[in-house]
Amino acid sequence: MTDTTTMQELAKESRMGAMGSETHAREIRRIDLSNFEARKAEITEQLWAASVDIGFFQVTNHGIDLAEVKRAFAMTEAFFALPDEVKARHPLKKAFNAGWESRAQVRPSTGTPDQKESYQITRPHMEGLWPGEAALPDFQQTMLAFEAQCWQVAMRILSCFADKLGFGSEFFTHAHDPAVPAYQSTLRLLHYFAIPPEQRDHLGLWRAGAHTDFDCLTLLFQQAGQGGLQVLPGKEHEQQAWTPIEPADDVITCNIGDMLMRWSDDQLKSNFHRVKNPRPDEYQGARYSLAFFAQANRDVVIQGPAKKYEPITAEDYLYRRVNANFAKY
Ligand SMILES: O=C(O)CCC(=O)C(=O)O
Ligand SMILES: [Fe+2]
Repeated sequence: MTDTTTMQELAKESRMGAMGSETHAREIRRIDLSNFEARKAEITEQLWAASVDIGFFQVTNHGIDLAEVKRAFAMTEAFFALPDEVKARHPLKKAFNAGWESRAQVRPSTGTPDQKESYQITRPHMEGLWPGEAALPDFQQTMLAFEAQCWQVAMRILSCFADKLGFGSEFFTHAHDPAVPAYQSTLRLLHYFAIPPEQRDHLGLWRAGAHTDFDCLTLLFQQAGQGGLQVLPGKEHEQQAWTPIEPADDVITCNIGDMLMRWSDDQLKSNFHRVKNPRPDEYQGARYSLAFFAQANRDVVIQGPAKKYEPITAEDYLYRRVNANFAKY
């Protein structure tokens, strides 16, 4: 990406902070992944159709047991319940997207910090960042096992896109090899703070300001009753009519990120999304979510089949995007 393109993207993002309206007119498709190998051709068409259009879809029968998703959420709540002084011993290493931050992510769209804390797990860079068995038994092992399961699901979905792009089924699996130090896919645990009573009418703050993701593919796990995620397809961004994505415990909400949009010569759409603060009549409690970001290994060169953009390594690509998003660290 040229610097001009980066600046244009950021300028577009900075126009996205307004409240806008809500529309249910767009469909967030549900795609059944059961019997994946036998049904791959059909699943591929469904994934592709949803991704060239809205860039968001939900998958069912994805292969991760609900009990394991619930266990990952329980561990996430336990982690964030640790005192801030303890979490602060494991601060975010920005260059490696690993560790803990609180109210530190300022989106260009809003200029205010997201009302959240997050903890990022990026396998090769976790030294000194685990809370330890004494503080949180089984946390490390549970979250690493969950990360591996997310990786499996993400690679299945990406193999469908690889087929369509003419790259060969295993192309993205090699590009996201978890066994090497260049691996940079991340599992992000998110805790959006409960709204204090005095802030109920405060509409100027966002749990997560409008943004696109930097990665290839994001898998989002959300819990029923903890809504707030909204999407706005780029081609319709002038209207500012956002579509809510309803959480459900047994689906994974997936979205295309900027890296795969570039890799597909803009065929697959990375779209703006955000997490709004609840309205005064909505649930004011805490919201937890889990996001797995499949981002190609640092040394992998990104270029689409039609060579619309010049080649760039995944490392250079992410460096430019991450730096625009954090005020401190
Ligand atoms: O928590 C969510 O539902 C969305 C999180 C998100 O968009 C992100 O972390 O990039
Ligand atoms: Fe996101």
